[in-house]
Amino acid sequence: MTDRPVLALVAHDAKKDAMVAFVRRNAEKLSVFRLVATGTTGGRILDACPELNLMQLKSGPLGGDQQIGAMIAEGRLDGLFFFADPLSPMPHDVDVKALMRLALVYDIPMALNLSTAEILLRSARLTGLRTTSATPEISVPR
Ligand SMILES: O=C(CO)COP(=O)(O)O
Repeated sequence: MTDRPVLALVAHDAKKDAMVAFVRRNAEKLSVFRLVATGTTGGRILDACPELNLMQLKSGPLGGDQQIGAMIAEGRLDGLFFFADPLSPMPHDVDVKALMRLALVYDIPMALNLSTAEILLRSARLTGLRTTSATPEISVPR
């Protein structure tokens, strides 16, 4: 086990080249994280930067987004960089929304595009992206 912060990297197909270029440019900064990625995104990243500590999950449409969502719910994720494609219909759109929703519920730092990811990565909180506790306060209606 390692206590490095855990960062998830996800990119839809139209954004994968941008994700790979981002990771190449920032490989040194990203090396402080334990990285997880959805299947195809992770494969592309590892082809470009095999030295990175990256665990490949399932492909997004086959449950990868939900795996990352589960990590958030269990307090095992510190940040999410998700280069989302707003112009293409996705068969697993509900999974994408569910992942983004959990990141909001648990206040996980989440970059949905390249510009925000660049800013987050340069922020002072490189080694502890999450600022709030993993368990949100939820009021359950009675
Ligand atoms: O579809 C995705 C996220 O919703 C990404 O999955 P892949 O990285 O397997 O293409």
